[in-house]
Amino acid sequence: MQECNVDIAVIGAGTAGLSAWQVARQYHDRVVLIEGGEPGTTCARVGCMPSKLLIAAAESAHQAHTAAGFGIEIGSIGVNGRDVMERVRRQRDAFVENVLESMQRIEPENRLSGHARFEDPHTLRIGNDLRLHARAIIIATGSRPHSPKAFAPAGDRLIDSDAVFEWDDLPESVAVFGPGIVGLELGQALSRLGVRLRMFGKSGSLGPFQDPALRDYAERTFSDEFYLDPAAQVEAIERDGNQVAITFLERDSGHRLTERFDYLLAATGRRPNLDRLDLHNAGLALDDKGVPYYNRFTMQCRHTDDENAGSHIFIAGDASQELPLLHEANQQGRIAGHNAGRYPERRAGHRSTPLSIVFTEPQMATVGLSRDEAANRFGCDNVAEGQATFEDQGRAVVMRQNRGLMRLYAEHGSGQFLGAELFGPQVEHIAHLLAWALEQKMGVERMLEMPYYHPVLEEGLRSALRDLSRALLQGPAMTERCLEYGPGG
Ligand SMILES: Cc1cc2nc3c(=O)[nH]c(=O)nc-3n(C[C@H](O)[C@H](O)[C@H](O)COP(=O)(O)OP(=O)(O)OC[C@H]3O[C@@H](n4cnc5c(N)ncnc54)[C@H](O)[C@@H]3O)c2cc1C
Ligand SMILES: NC(=O)c1ccc[n+]([C@@H]2O[C@H](COP(=O)([O-])OP(=O)(O)OC[C@H]3O[C@@H](n4cnc5c(N)ncnc54)[C@H](O)[C@@H]3O)[C@@H](O)[C@H]2O)c1
Repeated sequence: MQECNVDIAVIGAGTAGLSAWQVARQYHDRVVLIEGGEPGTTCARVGCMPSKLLIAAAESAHQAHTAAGFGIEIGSIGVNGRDVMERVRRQRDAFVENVLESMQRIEPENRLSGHARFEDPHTLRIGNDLRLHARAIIIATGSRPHSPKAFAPAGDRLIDSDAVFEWDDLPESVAVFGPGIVGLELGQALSRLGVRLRMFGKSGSLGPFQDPALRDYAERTFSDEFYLDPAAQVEAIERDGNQVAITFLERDSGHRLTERFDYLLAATGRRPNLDRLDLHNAGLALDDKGVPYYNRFTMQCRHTDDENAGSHIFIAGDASQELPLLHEANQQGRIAGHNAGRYPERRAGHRSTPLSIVFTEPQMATVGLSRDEAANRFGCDNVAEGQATFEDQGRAVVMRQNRGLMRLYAEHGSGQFLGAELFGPQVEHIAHLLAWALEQKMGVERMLEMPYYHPVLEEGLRSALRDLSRALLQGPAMTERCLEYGPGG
């Protein structure tokens, strides 16, 4: 067994691990990055990037199919599944290659391949041949798809999101289980590319929305496009030849149907890769799901023996299960990298405003506090709500994308903006404006003083802010939008 002493060990070469490594390396020479699976990051290989490539192809098909609404005749439209998947994989490989090239710049002695697990709080076993002693350790092991045991009868027709991006061709049909973020993004894209699709949920939840008004609006909108039952009654999942047969009660009719699909796509959530780390040897306090307790501003884990004592072990990215998003993995990785580098000294890092965007069409986004979080923090009576739809919003009408709703929350008295849930065309941009406003701790009145061009989708935001200002008793309701702001403003 080879033994080796290093300053810092980073477990996992994903987005969190790479950013942690880069920062920690500024403090010490021996900072090793350990990757036990396929290098290239979840984001580039099987996450953000390939999913957006598939969605981009679907948007293109959708635009062609709906061009007649503008008086544009396109004739017959074909989707060549092989070409679609070939582009997804080719561009995906290019993104992965970029990551691998960056990793080549890490000194070879600071790069290790092999699965890491704890032997004691300072010792990691890498594969079978190497024992590594580290002064500080960063856990950045990411997450993996999780599916319930009930799906097992589907056999090799049961797939997860990772497998979708390996397809050579588009299948004829897919049953998507889980109308969460992955399920909605991939499900809508597949449907727009001509795949026969049904989407089944369990608890009634839909994507990231917590505000019932947004959830219901989104449910109605997606249901116009593909079969969606967020609280489905599925009675049986069976293998039938090369297909999977699903017996369920049809949403509106209540009829019992058995339908066959090429695949069952499980999009039922992800679990942190913590279960094969032998964390019981790491001396950490763990919650009931086996995730270490940690301080979200230092990313420092807690010792078992003293609840208040910080350990030399830090955590970052999906492994922490806090907000499994790319920019969070990056930010958490940087904070963990700095504090592992400085250990035992620590500093609180900046955690930015929560921001999540789902690349469906219409897009879904959440910013800052949800309605319930705001009510819990400030009390129900102290939270004002404002809203606006995109149905008659000028620019959205122009683009034939006039579906959606925005709901904004603010604190009575101070007029402080607190958070929002958005469903509408390209709300990724409005979501950023709102997140930046929250970072600046802006009040609703100040947000209304910002410039609004015409005709843009952001004018819809102004309408929602005006409604919020009215609810805060800070300003009058908007009654004559055209007179005040111009047509469609
Ligand atoms: C389909 C899909 C679409 C997504 N789209 C978006 C999006 O549009 N925007 C967004 O912000 N986020 C998106 N995400 C989420 C985003 O991809 C993740 O939050 C992010 O990639 C997590 O990075 P990470 O560094 O924590 O984990 P990873 O990139 O998964 O890195 C963890 C690494 O640790 C390695 N590892 C695990 N255990 C060990 C061990 N014991 N020893 C050694 N190595 C180990 C793994 O092999 C892996 O390489 C998407 C996710 C999915 C699945
Ligand atoms: N655009 C983005 O930023 C983006 C895109 C994809 C993924 N992600 C990240 O990945 C994470 C994981 O996404 P996800 O969609 O896998 O998880 P999720 O938690 O968002 O959704 C899981 C869904 O599956 C449902 N479900 C659970 N068990 C079920 C069952 N037995 N049958 C039917 N439905 C069931 C849940 O009710 C929920 O709606 C997200 O939280 C997000 O942070 C982000």
